Amino acid sequence: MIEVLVSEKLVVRVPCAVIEHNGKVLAGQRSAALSFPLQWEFPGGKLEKGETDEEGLVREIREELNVEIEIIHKLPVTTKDQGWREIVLVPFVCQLATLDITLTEHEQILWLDPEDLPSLDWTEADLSVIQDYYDYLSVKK
Ligand SMILES: Nc1nc2c([nH]c(=O)n2[C@@H]2O[C@H](COP(=O)(O)OP(=O)(O)OP(=O)(O)O)[C@@H](O)[C@H]2O)c(=O)[nH]1
Repeated sequence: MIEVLVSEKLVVRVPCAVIEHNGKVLAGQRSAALSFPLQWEFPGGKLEKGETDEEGLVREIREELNVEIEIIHKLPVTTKDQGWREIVLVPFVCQLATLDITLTEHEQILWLDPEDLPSLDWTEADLSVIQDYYDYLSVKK
């Protein structure tokens, strides 16, 4: 008899922030020492036990950028199969509630006009996030 082992894939929920300020959007470059080195992402990270998406995002942004954010709008969830696990990216449009950013993890950040976002080398899942952000902006107008 042939046995088929169906393994369950690890599903990792990652809230991330599309941070707007003065008409620009913040892009973060991943550290050279992390997975997907030097690619661009929206800051955020994996949830800790018992956290909601919003709580985890506020904590991650505090840890990574040392600022407080106000969450404005939830964008559609995007999934990314990384082989051994599935990333469930949960993006939120946010604004800064405090201004002085100090980087603790990212190589650098850039503030870009929304239309210039695609010029960077984003992690794959973020291309859908950018499209969903454009859809959000077009409805808002
Ligand atoms: N924060 C963030 N993570 C993203 C984005 N897009 C995307 O695929 N990811 C993936 O989601 C995971 C988030 O992990 P993390 O930020 O908590 O920490 P990490 O890079 O050390 O994680 P890892 O080493 O497990 O990959 C990473 O694998 C990252 O590549 C994004 O826009 N923002």
